[in-house]
Amino acid sequence: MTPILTISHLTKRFDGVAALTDLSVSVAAGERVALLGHNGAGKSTLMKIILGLIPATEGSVTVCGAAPGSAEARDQVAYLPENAAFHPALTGLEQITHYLRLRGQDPAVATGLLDRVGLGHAARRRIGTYSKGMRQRVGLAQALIGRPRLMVLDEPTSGLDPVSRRDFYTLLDGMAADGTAILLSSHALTEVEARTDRILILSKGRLMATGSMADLRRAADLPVQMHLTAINGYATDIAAALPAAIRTGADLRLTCTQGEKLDLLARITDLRPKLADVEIVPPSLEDIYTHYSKRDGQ
Ligand SMILES: Nc1ncnc2c1ncn2[C@@H]1O[C@H](COP(=O)(O)OP(=O)(O)OP(=O)(O)O)[C@@H](O)[C@H]1O
Repeated sequence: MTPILTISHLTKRFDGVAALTDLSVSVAAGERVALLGHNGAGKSTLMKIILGLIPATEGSVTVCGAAPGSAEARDQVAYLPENAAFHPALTGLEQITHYLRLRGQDPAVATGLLDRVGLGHAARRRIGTYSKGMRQRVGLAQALIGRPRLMVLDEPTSGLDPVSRRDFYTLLDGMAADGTAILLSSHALTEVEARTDRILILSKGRLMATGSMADLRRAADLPVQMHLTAINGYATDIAAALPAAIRTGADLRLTCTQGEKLDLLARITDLRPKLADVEIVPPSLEDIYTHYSKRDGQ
């Protein structure tokens, strides 16, 4: 399958200082990709290059086979900035109608777009009266214009409440299912862990890791934790059978490598009559992110 976005050996320097160095990555149709990185890692710079707002210093980027910023690429790409600003005196309907006209599209589809982002009920209210979550939805309605094949979203859920975040990702899931490629930056690790297919970790402009959560977990090879709860009166027996465990009352905690996990589980299974519960806690995306950032001295 031809990727929607292809980035090959991309380097960007500002006055001799590298913001991105030798970055190569591609995003396929229907893929939801999260871009993670500390402040100044190069996320916005990468987005600006993809959108054609600033040129690359070296390397190449193509959007649906076209150069970023070209008329063909602009037709296929939608962008949602972190804090989308709209005219407070316009209603949601007027704002989206205006954008449709600017894009040469039928203004009559505005109502359908606002319905799709859950703003149908407030379409005729002034944007100045909208909450932050509602304004983000206007931004998303704007980004849906023209059925883009690539959506670039800069921290799209910052400042949204948990329900609005969930609704937002549900909408993105629907778009991805229809074949739109999604590239979003975020500092909210837990939510991207659950709602994206692939994660890119940038550090000081370099790509430190890429893959699904499972790929990154395997590659980072971080320890797994096991939390055991003893049946009343058996904690001492379990602690004796598992000397590496740290005991607090009836609770015991163990840490092992990925390679030791199955053997340790077999030993825990032998203790079944004395155990009330066992929980296996794999490394979170936050652990993985910290691991890759530390490797780069962050
Ligand atoms: N126009 C510019 N001129 C000079 N340096 C710049 C310019 N734009 C970005 N930089 C530098 O490039 C590096 C990457 O910045 P960028 O804004 O892409 O980071 P980011 O990952 O988006 O950070 P944040 O999470 O804070 O938004 C930083 O060191 C920044 O200071």
